[in-house]
Amino acid sequence: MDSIVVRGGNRLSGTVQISGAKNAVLTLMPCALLTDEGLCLENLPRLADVDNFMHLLNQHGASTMLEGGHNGGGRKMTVKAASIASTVAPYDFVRKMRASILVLGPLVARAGEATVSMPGGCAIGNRPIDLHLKALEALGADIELAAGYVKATAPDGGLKGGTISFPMVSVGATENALMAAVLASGETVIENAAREPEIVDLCNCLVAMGAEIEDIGSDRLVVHGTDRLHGTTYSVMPDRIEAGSYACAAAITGGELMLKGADAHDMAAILAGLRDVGLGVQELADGVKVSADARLKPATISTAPFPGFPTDMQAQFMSMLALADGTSMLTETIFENRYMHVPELARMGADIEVRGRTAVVKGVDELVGANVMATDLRASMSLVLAGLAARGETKVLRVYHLDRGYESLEDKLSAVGADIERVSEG
Ligand SMILES: CC(=O)N[C@H]1[C@@H](OP(=O)(O)OP(=O)(O)OC[C@H]2O[C@@H](n3ccc(=O)[nH]c3=O)[C@H](O)[C@@H]2O)O[C@H](CO)[C@@H](O)[C@@H]1O
Ligand SMILES: C=C(OP(=O)(O)O)C(=O)O
Repeated sequence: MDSIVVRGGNRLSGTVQISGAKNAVLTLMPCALLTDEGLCLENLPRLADVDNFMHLLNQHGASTMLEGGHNGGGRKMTVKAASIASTVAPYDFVRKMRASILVLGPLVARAGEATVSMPGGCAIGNRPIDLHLKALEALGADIELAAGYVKATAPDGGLKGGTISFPMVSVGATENALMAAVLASGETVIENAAREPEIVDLCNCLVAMGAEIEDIGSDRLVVHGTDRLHGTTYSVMPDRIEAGSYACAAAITGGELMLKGADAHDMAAILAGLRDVGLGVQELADGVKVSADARLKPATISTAPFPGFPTDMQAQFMSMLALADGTSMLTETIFENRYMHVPELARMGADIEVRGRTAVVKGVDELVGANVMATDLRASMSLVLAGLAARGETKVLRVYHLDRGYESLEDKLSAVGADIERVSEG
């Protein structure tokens, strides 16, 4: 199994090209199931999750064609689901990638039924799907749970528009609701919808496929269902979490990076957090430039649905604040267990105490390299970041988590001066 070895202490400087967003592409790919025409996704990131989703779509009967070179910008995929060969998303796919649940809405809308393995919990928390199911029920679907699978069946004549009122903000449930509602008959109102930029990307792609959605970007979406959607070509938005992660890399090494292609508009809460810790942030037409020239300042940050501070940046900020000049408070409100990186950072010399949902991070003067292991994607990135600043060598094990969400991580970091390599062991 591969690991990433980082020898810390190098100041990073240069340009990092930001890839297409993982959390957008994984909701754009299932849109292909909504039409018998081809959906071409440009700016496709090179990620293990994209490959896994491609295999899942193949399994449902879609053909997929990949084109283009190494860096996201030139890579694209055309998915064509001329017909649906299978409406079952088996356990083996879902266990590798939670986003598989996003085939539920499109399959039941297009084929009248879908049987999807229940995703279950994962390292960051419980992650139930009750809101996804309630949303489909509101459109008339009948839901059955059996043997670890959820089966959704549309009534005769297909799904019917309805009112979906979410008791809490859910990104995934809003995505499934949208993808089901676009092919339902009549009007659907989604209240308390998630407003994440990836939801806006999904809406824009659906509109490009012929869907009618009002008030995109708001927490109340109105969808006018249509009988048929068509193919289109759509470019995946830049990854705001990847960009934020590289900004933390600049901060933690006292460096300066141009995050080319990053969209400052989608990153307001992340950029505010970076400015709070003392990073210089310039919002430019072609990206965001960040520079650190003094010791980082402590901060108080709480995760929240968009436009709040994203849970997917909490672990990376924690590594940065572990070296700040004072005590920071980080509160995780989305997932109950998203602190798996804390004991690993402690092994590198960080002083962090978790009190309920809040981590109290006392800045230390230095971190020291160690062998570390993470159980999820952003936690893994937080350990790479800590390794970039630590004295000596850090070995991050279980690299497959990073490969799910960061395209060419070690290439991008070495190109801006990091001493980092991937090593394969048996
Ligand atoms: C609001 C939010 O920040 N969502 C994050 C969540 O999206 P993801 O779509 O995975 O999760 P949700 O947005 O659905 O979850 C938000 C909250 O709602 C709860 N919930 C969700 C669905 C459901 O049916 N029942 C239920 O109770 C979850 O346990 C969680 O506490 O993780 C992704 C991966 O880290 C992030 O990119 C998203 O930004
Ligand atoms: C946890 C994440 O993703 P996933 O929901 O795919 O596990 C993430 O993007 O940080």
